[in-house]
Amino acid sequence: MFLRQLTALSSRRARLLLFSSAKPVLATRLPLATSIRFNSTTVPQPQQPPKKQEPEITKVEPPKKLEVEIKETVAKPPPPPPQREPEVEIKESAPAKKPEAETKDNVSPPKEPEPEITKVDSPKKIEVEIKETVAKPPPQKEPETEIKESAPTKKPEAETKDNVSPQREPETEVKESAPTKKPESETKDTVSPPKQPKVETPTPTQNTAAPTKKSPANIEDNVDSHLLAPTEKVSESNMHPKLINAFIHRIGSTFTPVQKRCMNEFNESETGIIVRAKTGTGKTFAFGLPVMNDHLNALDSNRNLAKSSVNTVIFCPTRDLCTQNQDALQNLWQKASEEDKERQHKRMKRNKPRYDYKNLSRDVVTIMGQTSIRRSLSPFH
Ligand SMILES: Nc1ncnc2c1ncn2[C@@H]1O[C@H](COP(=O)(O)OP(=O)(O)OP(=O)(O)O)[C@@H](O)[C@H]1O
Repeated sequence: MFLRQLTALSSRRARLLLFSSAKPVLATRLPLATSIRFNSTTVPQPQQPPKKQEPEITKVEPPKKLEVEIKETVAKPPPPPPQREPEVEIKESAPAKKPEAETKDNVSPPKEPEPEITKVDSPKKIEVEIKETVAKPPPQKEPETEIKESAPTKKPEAETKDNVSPQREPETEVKESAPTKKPESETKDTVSPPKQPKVETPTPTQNTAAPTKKSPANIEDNVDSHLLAPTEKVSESNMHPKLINAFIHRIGSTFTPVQKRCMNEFNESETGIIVRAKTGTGKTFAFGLPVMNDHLNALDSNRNLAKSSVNTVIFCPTRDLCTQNQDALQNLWQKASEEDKERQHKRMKRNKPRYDYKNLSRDVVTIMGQTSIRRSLSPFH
């Protein structure tokens, strides 16, 4: 009996080994060994071992179930495709019904026509607008030219200058009559722009001494006459007395409009000013006078401080303009600081120089872009 059971078990074991894989085999061997021991002790119960063997079979079954489950899980993905198919159908049907943006892959056919329509509409509108804008300017320019041409005929206040010769003839007449009336005549020879309401040109008509390169005659050739009219006497200004005397002696007795206006704006402004004026209108002294005035006042209050610090830095775009400004400012400043130089001479004779005469004579220093800065700033060292 025992041998028969063993053979039966061994045959089942062999079946189990045959049907089971490597890992489940190890798990099945142990229960078989235990069952054999029990059988050896309790021989009269031959039916129990088959019951114990049943769980072994059940153990083998679970892997099958797992396999089935796995198959089911693998088989589940196919159902989604059927779900997608109806989506596709809905998508296909959706465009036919309405363009509600529910689909993504197949929406292209309905969406494509929409942007095309918008794109087509926009360029058409732009083209129309461009055509309209292009068509507008010509009528605007024409009336302007007409106004310019008609302006001299209407009024003798010849504002334009570069226009046709018939227009210049009345202008010349106005210019000749203007001096008899007042400096209201605005145009003279070469002013091209029609509008120049701002006071920006100088009045070197009464220049007593203009040591710089430009002469009053040259200024009058390039500047409107009313802008050249004297606006304020230098002697009546609030500038430093030394500067007033120097300006009257070296430059003139009246300010140009630019100079007068810049003097006021320069003193009142805390952020700075930007001035635009034609050539020869006196811009150099327009900013030079306020600077020198402040420097002279600083010298009166604290000479050592004014001497040891750089008061103003002037940037010029060209070398020629730099030399012109330096010559003009130096010429005026030498005269304005002349009295101080005499005092210095006296102090130097007494061997008590407080500040150098040479330095003061070169307070207006020119620094070119290609020259040594240390050499140019030597007077300040
Ligand atoms: N108030 C004034 N009275 C008489 N002459 C003046 C006066 N101001 C300047 N000038 C003279 O007018 C000439 C031109 O002046 P300035 O060089 O300052 O003009 P500008 O506007 O700076 O010219 P640019 O734009 O060429 O530099 C100079 O010879 C100068 O001496």
